[in-house]
Amino acid sequence: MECGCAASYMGPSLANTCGGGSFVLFMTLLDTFIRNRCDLSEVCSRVRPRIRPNLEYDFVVIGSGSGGSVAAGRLAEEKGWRVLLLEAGGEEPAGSQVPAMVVNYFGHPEMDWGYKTEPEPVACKENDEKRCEWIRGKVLGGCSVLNGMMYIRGTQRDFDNWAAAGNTGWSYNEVLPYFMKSEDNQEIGSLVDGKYHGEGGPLTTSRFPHQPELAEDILMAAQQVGYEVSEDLNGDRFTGFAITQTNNRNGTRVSSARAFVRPHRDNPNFHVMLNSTATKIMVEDLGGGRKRATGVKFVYNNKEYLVKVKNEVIVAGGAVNSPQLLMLSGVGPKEDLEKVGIKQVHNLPGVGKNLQNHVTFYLSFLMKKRKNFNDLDWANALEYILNREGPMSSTGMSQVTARLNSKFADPSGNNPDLQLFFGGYSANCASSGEVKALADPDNPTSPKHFTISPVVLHPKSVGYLTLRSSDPLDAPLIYGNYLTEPEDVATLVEGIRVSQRLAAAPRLKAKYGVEIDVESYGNCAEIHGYDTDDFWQCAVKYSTGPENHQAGTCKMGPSSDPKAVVNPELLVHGIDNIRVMDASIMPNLVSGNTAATVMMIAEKGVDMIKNKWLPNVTNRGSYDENQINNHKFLSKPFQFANNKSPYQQQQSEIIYRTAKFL
Ligand SMILES: Cc1cc2nc3c(=O)[nH]c(=O)nc-3n(C[C@H](O)[C@H](O)[C@H](O)COP(=O)(O)OP(=O)(O)OC[C@H]3O[C@@H](n4cnc5c(N)ncnc54)[C@H](O)[C@@H]3O)c2cc1C
Repeated sequence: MECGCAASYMGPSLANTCGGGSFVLFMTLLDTFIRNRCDLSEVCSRVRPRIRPNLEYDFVVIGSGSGGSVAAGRLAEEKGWRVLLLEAGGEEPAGSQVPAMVVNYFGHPEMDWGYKTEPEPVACKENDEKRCEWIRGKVLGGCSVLNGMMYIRGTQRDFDNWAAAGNTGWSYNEVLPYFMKSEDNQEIGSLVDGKYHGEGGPLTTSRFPHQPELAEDILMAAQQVGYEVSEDLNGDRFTGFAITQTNNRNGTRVSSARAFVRPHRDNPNFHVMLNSTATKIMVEDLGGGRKRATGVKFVYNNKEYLVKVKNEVIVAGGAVNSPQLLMLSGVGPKEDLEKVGIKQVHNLPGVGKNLQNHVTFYLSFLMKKRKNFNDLDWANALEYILNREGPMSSTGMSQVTARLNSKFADPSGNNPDLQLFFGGYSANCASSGEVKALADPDNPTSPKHFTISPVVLHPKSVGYLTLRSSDPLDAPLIYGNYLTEPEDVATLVEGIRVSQRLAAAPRLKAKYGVEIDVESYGNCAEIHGYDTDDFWQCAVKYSTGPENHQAGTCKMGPSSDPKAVVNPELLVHGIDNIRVMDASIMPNLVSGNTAATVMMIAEKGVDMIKNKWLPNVTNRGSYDENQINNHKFLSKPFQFANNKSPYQQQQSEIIYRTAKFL
């Protein structure tokens, strides 16, 4: 590597991410090229992780996903603050910087928590034991390293509803400045209006450099069947079809870690510990009804550490791990803690409840007039490596979306209840790299296909999660409860009808010969007859698509709300200095993908921290490096359940997925 710095381990290679076998040689070569492009892998500007923490920090941030990266980076801006960021996973690989490789690391044991729900009462019937599968990033950057990069905010109505529920300060007009604060939007004045977008922030937003021809044709087809096309679903109107803005800079992924954490790598007061899993927040009873966090325990390299916290702990482990960590720390519903033998420190019945997630269904369409050529070959690999252009610089059809009002939506038109996602034209795997190689050589006449997935934006079905055991490294028990409310099933079926109407538009019929790929979904066709509403109701329960937008498990709300976990300042009710800043605080899921909203939450959260603490830090001295060698805390071996580390436990379950990534 000739980047002018020593190369450190940058996470797993692309070599085996296409299922091994004949793919390995081409994918290994491609990975080598990508790693050696210094501007792409950013090898010299990666964080320098610590191998030991200091004794005490002013702030400890737990988790470096969309929320935690923003929180840590913004706190690190204050040079006098000693900040520790703990992340359970490792560095993000060079390969995941390439937009087209978005699906390659799904299920990878080094990068994905690989959660599964408990057997579902109604949904995911085709899966083993009816468990829905969840992709969740376990890597510096969290889900922003695995996600589809779409930059979509919630609607005005979403945030005004949050405020109306007693969350003072969270109306649309009050949160808009925090969305804009993050942004370095590349399209102001051309495609979007500066009234709604920011410039000069850490997070680049722009369209991908490349769109497949079909993307433009979908927009044309949408107009043919009566929908509007929008340049900006985050502007003054929230509905319509669009090619979305994404978090990409010149055709490379901008994860939240890349945008917010890496720029502070040279700040001596900012420490990052990778492969470090927080296991408990120590909470002290101050008497008089007041409690405060005094430290954080975590496991690194099979040893347990405890660091003291002077000011605040910021929990940002995501919608699964944040409630889990609170419960492990004795903060949660009494009966749930008792069941696994954890002593309650503070009663909060809402922890782990209110689990919300969008739900979808994947419809596959054949393009009878298009041959099924592979989308990745040497020619477009070269185009990408040299110029950051071509199919590898985008996620293919996934950059197209629509936010729509179904016939069940609020008649005001201001609260869209459906989103459409698309899939296909993904340049993510090849075995030979040969140009015009067939994607499926065993079926040379099979046509190319794409997917449309309608998404229910305001699901009524709500789940919950709770501890499986008192072992902090055990996955929690997750009850998704997808589609348990009939209204969700009806909206999803309506979404299927919208998708069918779109696919039948003259533009798609004439140019591509689009036809639905007929499937029977278990015995649904046999029982109900193909394409009846009953058939689709059966199909969505059989082949359910749990989205990747889990939220709500540490719900924000006023103290009058018995289910609220944090107050509108994001402080855990009843504890002076633990804030939560991730998807778990959403009282209600927003109408769209969730990453932009999570980053906004953390921007606003850190602003509240700065308002509270900044006057006290002006004379603080800098970090004492000598303390590092005097660490006398619990650096004792940690006993993993079954004597296996989480990495070893997951290795037997590598699942590579292909379509489910928005
Ligand atoms: C496959 C996929 C595609 C998606 N596509 C899009 C999209 O295109 N656009 C969009 O807006 N949204 C998308 N999303 C959703 C979006 O990425 C998430 O909602 C968002 O990133 C969640 O941010 P978070 O901070 O809440 O949690 P996460 O990003 O999950 O971050 C949590 C972090 O905390 C770490 N952690 C957890 N527990 C501990 C612990 N005990 N100690 C230390 N560290 C811990 C985790 O390893 C992780 O890095 C997608 C998500 C997925 C999974």
